[in-house]
Amino acid sequence: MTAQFPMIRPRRMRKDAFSRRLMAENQLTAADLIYPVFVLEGEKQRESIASMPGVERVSIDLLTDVADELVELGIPLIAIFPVTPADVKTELAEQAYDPNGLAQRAIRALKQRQPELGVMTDVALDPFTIHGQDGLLDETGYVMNDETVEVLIKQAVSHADAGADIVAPSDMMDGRVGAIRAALESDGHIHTRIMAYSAKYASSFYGPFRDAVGSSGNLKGGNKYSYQMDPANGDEALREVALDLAEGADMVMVKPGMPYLDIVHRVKTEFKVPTMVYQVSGEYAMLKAASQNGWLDEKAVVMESLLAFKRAGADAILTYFAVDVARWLKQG
Ligand SMILES: NCc1[nH]cc(CCC(=O)O)c1CC(=O)O
Ligand SMILES: [Mg+2]
Repeated sequence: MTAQFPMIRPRRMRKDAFSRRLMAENQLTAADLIYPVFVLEGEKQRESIASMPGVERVSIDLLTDVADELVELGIPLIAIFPVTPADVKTELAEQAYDPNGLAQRAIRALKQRQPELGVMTDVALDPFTIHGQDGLLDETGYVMNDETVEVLIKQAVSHADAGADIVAPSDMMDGRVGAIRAALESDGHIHTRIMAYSAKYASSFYGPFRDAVGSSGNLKGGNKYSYQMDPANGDEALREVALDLAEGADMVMVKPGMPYLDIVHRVKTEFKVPTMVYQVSGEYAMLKAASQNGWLDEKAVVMESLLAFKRAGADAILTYFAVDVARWLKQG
């Protein structure tokens, strides 16, 4: 005999705040947050981004103030994205591995200011190529895999040399995780973690990010379909994750976030490894625009979206809302 209504009333547990809190299966904390920041050349530079209201690009001196705030709020990790001036972009992306490049200087400044704040870097060539693609092009405009990986290795090692705690290849070249891991090991960087953007989709939700780093106007070919994944696919994501783990990734990532919760869940269920998710620029823009119009309650929808990532299985979330969220969590 199975119990039924009226003995069974699921609403009993939902009636009061204490019992709702008691049975909550998931919880969001500041330790779940990773804050992406766009970094500018110069001093005391602060620029807003039209398609990401509330997000600013900042120069390194102001970036270190951000680091203080993150530590104060209990956010474990900052992810930096250099905004490369157009005049240093090249076909071969040499700036990507310049020991005195913007990213490398930012890493050193951050580690000096706040040694306990984790610093993560993006490993991909799009901020440094004239054409805005993540790798080197052949004469037909195809992004060459193996030649690109050679440059990514140099970029990742230069980040580790500068003190990066985590390098995050976001380029989707084949074999890059293994190649970067081998280079880090042979250079003595045995503690440098790799967060692989393993299931990175060719998404139109990256539009505002490309505005932020100034790579949208110059994106030759207009898309990244020959290396980022087709949104139609799920099994392919599991294969990419399996490969990156076999090649030495410490953590994997699914990107974008909200439209890909099924992928987050499948990855976590299948592999049981640290699984990160990126609430990307277009997701930020949607939530922000609707909130600014008074159509959505910003705090409520942002908190709900992040809790949903936790429920799907994410261990941490890259989000442009990280600082706001940590403040809200602190207020209780
Ligand atoms: N390879 C660069 C990179 N790293 C993170 C993002 C997107 C992040 C966002 O939209 O917030 C991108 C853009 C892209 O692949 O075109
Ligand atoms: Mg891959």
